[in-house]
Amino acid sequence: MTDISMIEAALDEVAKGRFSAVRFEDGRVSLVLNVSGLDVRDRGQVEIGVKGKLLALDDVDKVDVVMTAEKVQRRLIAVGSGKGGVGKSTLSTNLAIALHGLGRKVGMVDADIYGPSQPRLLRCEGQRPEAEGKQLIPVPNEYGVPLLSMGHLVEPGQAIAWRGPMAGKALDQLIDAHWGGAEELIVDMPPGTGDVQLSMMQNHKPVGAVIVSTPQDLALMDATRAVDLFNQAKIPVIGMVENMAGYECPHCGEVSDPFGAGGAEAAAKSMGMPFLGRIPLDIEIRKSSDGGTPVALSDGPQGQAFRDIAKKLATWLDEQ
Ligand SMILES: Nc1ncnc2c1ncn2[C@@H]1O[C@H](COP(=O)(O)OP(=O)(O)OP(=O)(O)O)[C@@H](O)[C@H]1O
Repeated sequence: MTDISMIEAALDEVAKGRFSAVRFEDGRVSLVLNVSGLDVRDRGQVEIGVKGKLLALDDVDKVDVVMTAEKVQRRLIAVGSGKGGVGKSTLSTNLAIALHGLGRKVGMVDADIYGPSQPRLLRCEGQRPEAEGKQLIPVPNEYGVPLLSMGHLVEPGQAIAWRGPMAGKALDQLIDAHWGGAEELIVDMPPGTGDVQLSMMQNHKPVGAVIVSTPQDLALMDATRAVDLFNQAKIPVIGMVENMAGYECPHCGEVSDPFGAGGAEAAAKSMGMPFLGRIPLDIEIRKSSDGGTPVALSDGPQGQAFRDIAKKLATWLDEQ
């Protein structure tokens, strides 16, 4: 005859540490399943596992499962730049992967309406998010950084020429999605300082922003505008990253500075904000990004540069 201890032993095999309030009466088992931190798919899997296991026991005819989940406190970190092409998406991907490597639960929102590139960078191009009710379910990938991208809402290669309110609504949909256990969302912002950026900040209040710039004056002027925008929205700027600094010639090893050097550090200092680090201009970074194998995973100095910045970001987040 099946009894409650046999039921609990069976539950231990498929849902250890997640079940409580187990009752067994007239062939009917009822229990509470804590599914905190699991995404919709995994929740379904655990429920199927529990029901299958219990219904295989003698005398069990019916299983009622009540699922509960603690609400995850999710924090948004915006990665912004004043202008396009300075490496905002590259930085976002590598930071997310490096944060994941530090054991954090990170998701990625690709809010770049003009050129969503995260599906390629995180090597999950061509996959479409499923939906649960009205909420999208982020696309999983081999890097453990679930992703929702503006690119998921349109056909690949189609230019996105949405007007502000429409883009804003699409972005809300990406952020208010079924993020499961992700506790931190990196938001790869659209370049520039327009309405879409402002309404995102007002509606979703990121905990902080990382600004990326190349070292030359023009890019820095644009970066200053991005900083102003975050200041206006009262979003703390976590710090500035200088990208595409210092090119080391692969033949002779000489370091040259096509876009100048140190500009972002000086700009950060003059604006009284932390400087988070410098990423070299390096063909490996471009190639690995294009190939969907972000450099943050590799041991070399390029990967280390991203990991060092991710550590500073993690420290900042832990101090909040
Ligand atoms: N440090 C670097 N060294 C070499 N190439 C880089 C570096 N950073 C970025 N790139 C390359 O520069 C191009 C632009 O980078 P990325 O797409 O990250 O910029 P972005 O600021 O997100 O641009 P946009 O917002 O306009 O899409 C990409 O081809 C990327 O691989």
